[in-house]
Amino acid sequence: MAQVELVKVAKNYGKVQVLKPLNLTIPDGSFTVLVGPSGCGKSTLLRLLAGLESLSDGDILLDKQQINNFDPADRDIAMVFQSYALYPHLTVAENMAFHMQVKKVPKAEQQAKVQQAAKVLGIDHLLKRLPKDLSGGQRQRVAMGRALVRNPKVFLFDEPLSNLDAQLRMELRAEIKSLHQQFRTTTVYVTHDQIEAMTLADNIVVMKDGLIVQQGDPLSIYDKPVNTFVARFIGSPPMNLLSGVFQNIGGKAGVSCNQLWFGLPEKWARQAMDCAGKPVTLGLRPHDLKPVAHSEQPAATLRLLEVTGESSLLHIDWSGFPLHVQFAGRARASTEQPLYLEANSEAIHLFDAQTGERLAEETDFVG
Ligand SMILES: Nc1ncnc2c1ncn2[C@@H]1O[C@H](COP(=O)(O)OP(=O)(O)OP(=O)(O)O)[C@@H](O)[C@H]1O
Repeated sequence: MAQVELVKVAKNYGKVQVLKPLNLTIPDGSFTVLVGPSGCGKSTLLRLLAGLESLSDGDILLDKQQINNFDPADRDIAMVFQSYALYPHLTVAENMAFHMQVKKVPKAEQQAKVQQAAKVLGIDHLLKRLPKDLSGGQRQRVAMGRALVRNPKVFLFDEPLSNLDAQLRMELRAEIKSLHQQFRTTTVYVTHDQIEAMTLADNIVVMKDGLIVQQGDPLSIYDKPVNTFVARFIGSPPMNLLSGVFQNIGGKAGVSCNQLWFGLPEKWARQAMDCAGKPVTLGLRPHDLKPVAHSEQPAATLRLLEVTGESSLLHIDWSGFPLHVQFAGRARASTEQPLYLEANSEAIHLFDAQTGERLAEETDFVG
């Protein structure tokens, strides 16, 4: 078992508070991904776990044991860095065995572990090479191998794939996922990449300004972001946000945003009826808008079209709102023709116009 708990953990650099006191439980065997804008404190949190930085306040517990003052080497936590951090003068095998060497593990055991990990990672033919004679992807495999041979209680990954090209990133991402499925070692992973976060994590922690904004499984965060910040941050392209006003038309509850009017489904109806005239922020993911032959809503103007072959991304102006529309297949829209759109009203998100907090749906109160 390897559960990690951060209790009121804070970190300051001089007067700058990089992590505000925060609590976080990283469940045993989970694949936890930390995401958030640049500078929000993800790497700092990881480095505190690794013991590469000291805490300003609070406690870190590994399996209920306080490890605040343990040296990095004694924490049973292995870290993989974006920059690989391999020793240039040591061969692949020596790099992988380095920690075992320090710990005076018998030579035969070292070799067996290196062989085994190298096989798992498909680098067993590279063991005698120096890092300079490896590609970026191979170097990162060596760095992962070096962590793997330690058989640690926790793996930490700090943006391990961001120096690699798209193809390699996809390959190694799948390998990291399958390693986790095989060994179930508790993993904490920092990334900027949306797809990496959504596909690797069973637990996502969204951070902002040194605080945790939301934590949960990827799809529940995607489906129910707690505020407009998370709504825009999780999902790519980001959620469209339109400022509007609750307005009931013909006895039906809805939100009007400039010349547009969006009828609301049952789950919002009562609240919308009660709030008529109040401002609200309406959210729609790009794939919840689709082009249609005709609509009662005013037409949108296409600004830019990006077609990848599998999908189309439309940059549009709809009643003064710059929005994204995305769908599978190839768009035939042109910038000259009016573009009619339909919103999937079941997929509408509503947020408080002032605070940006998600409004509770009626179903949130059930049970
Ligand atoms: N040694 C340091 N001294 C002073 N400030 C630091 C130090 N290390 C980090 N910081 C600051 O702490 C903040 C958080 O940095 P951190 O690297 O944890 O962010 P991050 O979320 O990982 O960002 P990125 O995604 O850009 O890597 C940043 O504002 C950074 O400038």
